[in-house]
Amino acid sequence: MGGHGGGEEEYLPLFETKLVKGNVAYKIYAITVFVGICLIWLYRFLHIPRAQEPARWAWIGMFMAELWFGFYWIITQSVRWNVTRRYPFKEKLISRYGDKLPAVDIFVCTADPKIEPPTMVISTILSVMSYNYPPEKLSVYLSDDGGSEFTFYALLEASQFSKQWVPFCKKFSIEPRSPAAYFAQNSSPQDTTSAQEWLAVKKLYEDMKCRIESAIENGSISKDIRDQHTGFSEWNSEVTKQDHQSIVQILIDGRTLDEVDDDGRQLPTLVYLAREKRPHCRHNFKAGSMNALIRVSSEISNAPIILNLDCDMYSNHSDAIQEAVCFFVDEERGHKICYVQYPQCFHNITTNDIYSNGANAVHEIELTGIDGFDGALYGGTGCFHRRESIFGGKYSKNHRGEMSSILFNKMNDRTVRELEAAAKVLANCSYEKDTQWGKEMGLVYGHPSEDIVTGLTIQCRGWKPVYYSPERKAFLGVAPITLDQALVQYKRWSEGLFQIFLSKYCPFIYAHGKIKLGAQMAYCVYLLWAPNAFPTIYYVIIPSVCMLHNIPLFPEVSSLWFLPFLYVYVARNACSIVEALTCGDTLKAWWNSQRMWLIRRTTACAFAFIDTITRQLGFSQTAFVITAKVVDEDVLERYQKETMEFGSSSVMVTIIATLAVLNLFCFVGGIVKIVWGMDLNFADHLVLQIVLCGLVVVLNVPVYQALFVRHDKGRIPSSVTFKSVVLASLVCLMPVY
Ligand SMILES: O=c1ccn([C@@H]2O[C@H](COP(=O)(O)OP(=O)(O)O[C@H]3O[C@H](CO)[C@@H](O)[C@H](O)[C@H]3O)[C@@H](O)[C@H]2O)c(=O)[nH]1
Ligand SMILES: [Mn+2]
Repeated sequence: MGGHGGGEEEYLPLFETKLVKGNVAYKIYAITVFVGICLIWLYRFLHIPRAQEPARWAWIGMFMAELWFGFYWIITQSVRWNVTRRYPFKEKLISRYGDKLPAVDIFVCTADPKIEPPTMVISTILSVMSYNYPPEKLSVYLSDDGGSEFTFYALLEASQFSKQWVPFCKKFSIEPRSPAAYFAQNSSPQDTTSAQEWLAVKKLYEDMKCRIESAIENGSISKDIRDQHTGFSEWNSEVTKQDHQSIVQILIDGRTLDEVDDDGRQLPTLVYLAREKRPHCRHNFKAGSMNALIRVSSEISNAPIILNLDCDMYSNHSDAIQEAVCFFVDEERGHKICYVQYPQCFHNITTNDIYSNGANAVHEIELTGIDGFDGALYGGTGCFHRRESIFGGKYSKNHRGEMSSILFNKMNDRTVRELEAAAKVLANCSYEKDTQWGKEMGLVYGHPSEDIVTGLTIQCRGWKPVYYSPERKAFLGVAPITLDQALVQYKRWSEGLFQIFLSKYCPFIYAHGKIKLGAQMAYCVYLLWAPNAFPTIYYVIIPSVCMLHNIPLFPEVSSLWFLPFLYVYVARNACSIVEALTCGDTLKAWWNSQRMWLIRRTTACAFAFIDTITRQLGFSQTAFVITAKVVDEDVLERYQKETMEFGSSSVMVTIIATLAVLNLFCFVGGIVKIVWGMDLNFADHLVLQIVLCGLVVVLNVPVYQALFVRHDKGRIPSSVTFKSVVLASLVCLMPVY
């Protein structure tokens, strides 16, 4: 405060942005690697075998693969060049804004009661209902694309239970506020009076869970329960997941004081939404559901800020809203900000993260690096949006200060029934016809990675996003726990991302002149996951097979050209180990991530590439395979022991097995040949190939175990073992040109 005598208040920012230390050292390192890459290219170029010489095409292939890897490496420098961090000051927010804080609408999306159990969904809902934020400013919306009355019933139960849960959370300041996560992590407190209360709430929670689960098990909802709420009348024998009218039910009306918690305080508004679904009408998956939520909420609460979450992502920090709001209401820079994205973290990651889901280095380095170029990605969940920018608005300087105190309850005096009726219309299939929804407004349609493309369009309308990774994780979700699921998810991502690259939204064209070049490049680090497949497949097949045939593809150890290969390889991996360790991974987790990197690129990325091309040619349509969030006990146990779960005879598993067996054959065969012939001179020429092939073999140890040693259900089926041995043998016999 104080000002300059004129009564003007001194400006104290509500958040800060800082460049991470070590930036110069990194840049020097990157330049040396770049020189190494150029030397490798030069070596390849100067040594291309002449027309009649052996292995000319194999050599040219190596050159192309290395050109791609080098080019991709250059692109990835964008996400390391400018790593910045954000620091919000929530104490200042409270003292400055008091009861003028903006209202927040929270969207939770679910799509299938079988693989996203309603009990999990309502734990997420309860966690966001109990934020440390004035409840009269919060409205929680559940979008149920499964259109399931079990989900509706679960939400109804949650609305009742919230009356005890919310005051309990606030009284004891507990974390996390998802009842499932909280009771799984904590035992009852020592002192007797609180212990009693604790046990009572736990019992209420468990009874509720039991009622929901038994209704699901019975496959129907009893008449007693149906009589509790008129909303059940929406479900009749004709309602199916793919075919039903819009359903909007306001379960808690936060405007009135009729619905209060056990301490007599107001509760957040709670709304159930199942948008209309018709077989002939495209529903556009999650993007469609988000757009329906944006419209329905604008009719009911119309908060200026929206938090969007997947149904498995519970709130792990009850102050997260306050921190996010700091960015939006900062007097100097807040009006430019469109969204605040939090990292997508998971609560079920094991110590050494076998499927490399944790992606700590991606969260702490790459995504903060993109933010350094004002290009933070929208990741689909754990993201706070400015309603205006996600709605389709362009940034303009004149918007300053509009955010502060929009309070819907003062403006909206319609009854609950009137609101529901008005909202239903907005959730109908026909509503979007001939509108800009899915194009210029809301989330963009037609891409399985609707989040990334939407983020890009928002930035191109002039807004600035923020990436914020707080010390205490703000949201925690469920990571896939079988290899199959992990790869299906990765395939959807790579496919969706590559599709963006090939569409009119390609950052180098669409975003040219609108966002920084560094940000355009950073987008491409992800958009180009899929094309990594082929150079990688080439690199794990050809050098190994050539080694078996005694054909050198790399310089010999005694040559000076050997050095750039050695340097680039060692420097790259050393850097990636340092990154992983500083971001909190174990060394073994880093090693596991290398295996997953190989598996993802040779399977998920390859399929993503092929499917994107066939889609582009019009042979197939966009799909969205939902990641399962439940598994059997058996599978869970193996996951906790960090044993890889193959367990299927899918094409992906066959490819993984074949590549592993092929390299084993080549490695053993190659070594035997060298030892047999005692030709050390030749060994000198093949050192790098032996090392490369040997590394692939060591990386694949868990695959060999699953092929030849294990007996559990997660092993690789013997039909696949057979196929992979035959295929690998055929490849070994293949002549090289
Ligand atoms: O038709 C659909 C399909 C999915 N969902 C919801 O979308 C969310 C994400 O689906 P999930 O199968 O869990 O995908 P993930 O791979 O975990 O999702 C990541 O990647 C998606 C894009 O591929 C983003 O939409 C997500 O926000 C992001 O978390 C879930 O809450 C689903 O209920 C719908 O609402 N409607
Ligand atoms: Mn998910």
